[in-house]
Amino acid sequence: MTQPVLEMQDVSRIHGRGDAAVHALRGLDLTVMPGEMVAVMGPSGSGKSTLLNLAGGLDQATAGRTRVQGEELGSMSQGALASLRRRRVGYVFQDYNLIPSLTAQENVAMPLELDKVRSREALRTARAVLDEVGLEGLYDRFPAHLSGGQQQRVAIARAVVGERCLVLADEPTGALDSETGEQVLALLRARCEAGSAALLVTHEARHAGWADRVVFLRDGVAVDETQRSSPQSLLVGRE
Ligand SMILES: Nc1ncnc2c1ncn2[C@@H]1O[C@H](COP(=O)(O)OP(=O)(O)OP(=O)(O)O)[C@@H](O)[C@H]1O
Repeated sequence: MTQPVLEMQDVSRIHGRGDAAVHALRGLDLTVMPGEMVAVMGPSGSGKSTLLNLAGGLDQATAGRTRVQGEELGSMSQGALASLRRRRVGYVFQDYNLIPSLTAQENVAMPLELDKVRSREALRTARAVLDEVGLEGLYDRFPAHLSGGQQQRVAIARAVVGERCLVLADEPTGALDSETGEQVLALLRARCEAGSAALLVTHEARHAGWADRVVFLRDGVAVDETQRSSPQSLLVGRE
């Protein structure tokens, strides 16, 4: 039986205490299989970023279990969690988060080098991934000399380099024009076709149309899931 990439069971996250407590997620269940792309939608403050942070081990749940490739994050040491974030989970953010003083290939090679891969080999691997995302020839450009779409491609290359099984993308197209945004989503989709899984936070139903499923959050609760086979249902009654 194929193992899920991500399994969240009855996961809750409360920020703060007492009167100031905010229930960011309440009893969330979510399973993502290899190859699946799942979109997460919902109003501002509904818990989308909290969900991504918990799935990637950047934040800890107040209750419930989160497993990545069968390993429960709550019982991992800090060192094991850091290793999981370097090797198995990749992040793509709206504002790219590239290091300005590193070239495109150095940015992509960084997670490998942190993981003690030798520099030459890390750079070779980085160039191969940059080729995959259509940036051949731009290896030595600094982020300031790349367009927004190119920077986001570098960020995607960095998020998938190595053996990553799960890509977490928080509004990765937010700063891009619509055509470039679609290209970025096509890249994420291609990574999923190649066997990774992705969780994509988006406000746009059109972008969620790239996903196999859509999870709608409201006040920290998953209120609906829509299959890709009926993309119109995303638009009817939701817009
Ligand atoms: N560190 C924190 N401390 C206190 N409250 C927090 C913290 N992080 C998030 N929250 C609260 O938890 C709730 C969910 O936040 P979250 O950022 O997950 O929502 P979101 O759906 O991603 O919102 P947006 O679309 O605006 O980014 C919100 O009410 C938010 O104010």
